[in-house]
Amino acid sequence: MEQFYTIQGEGYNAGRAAYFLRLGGCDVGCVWCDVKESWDAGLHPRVAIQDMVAAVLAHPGRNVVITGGEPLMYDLTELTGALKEVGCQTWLETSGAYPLSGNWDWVCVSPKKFKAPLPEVVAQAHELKVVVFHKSDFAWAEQHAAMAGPHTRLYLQPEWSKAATITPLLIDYVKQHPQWQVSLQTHKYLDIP
Ligand SMILES: C[S@@+](CC[C@H](N)C(=O)[O-])C[C@H]1O[C@@H](n2cnc3c(N)ncnc32)[C@H](O)[C@@H]1O
Ligand SMILES: Nc1nc2[nH]cc(C(=O)O)c2c(=O)[nH]1
Ligand code: SF4
Ligand SMILES: [Mg+2]
Repeated sequence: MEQFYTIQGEGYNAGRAAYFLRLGGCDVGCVWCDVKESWDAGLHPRVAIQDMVAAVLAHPGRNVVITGGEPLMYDLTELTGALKEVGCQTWLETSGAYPLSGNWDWVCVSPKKFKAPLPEVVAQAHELKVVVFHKSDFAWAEQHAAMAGPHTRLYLQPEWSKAATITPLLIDYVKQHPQWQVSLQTHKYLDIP
């Protein structure tokens, strides 16, 4: 759908330069999704893997975030293989609703009530990043943390349109449950892609 070189804004790798490949297509249907224009894959041109790799290599960074849309709607074996071959670090942003494919250095799973993640994908997450839209989402976060591995990093991220009211709740929650960390969408505060 689009590609851009920016700073990873969220989660464990926040602050690091990364080239983003945003793949079109998602049927999860989050009411608050901040990239609804990605949902219909048919609206976006197809791009050859070799052209994506060439675009990455035209930039100094070698961290590549594959996001969407829901990237796991595709078999990502070939794309991640091509990126690894040229020395890239491959980082995934997924809801976990589809089977995991590809070769990853970092897997971020953000579980959604609209289409729950597959337990085996949650189990393979390096990072669980739960968007908090309502206070009931803390229970949803704990339910998925229990399915994750013992070393999975746990993040709570305020839903952007509700950030003013949700962030204070999230701060209190993390102080009471310090296994969790706060993740902010720092790129939105920085006004970068
Ligand atoms: C746009 S999604 C694309 C990748 C994948 N479909 C997913 O949901 O993980 C990228 C990240 O943005 C988060 N996100 C989307 N809309 C958001 C919003 N309004 N506020 C905060 N985070 C949001 C998602 O939860 C996910 O962690
Ligand atoms: N800077 C920046 N960081 C991000 N981290 C995850 C994003 C995404 O939409 O997947 C995202 C994004 O859209 N921009
Ligand atoms: S799964 Fe990701 S891309 Fe799909 S609707 Fe939800 S936030 Fe948007
Ligand atoms: Mg985004």
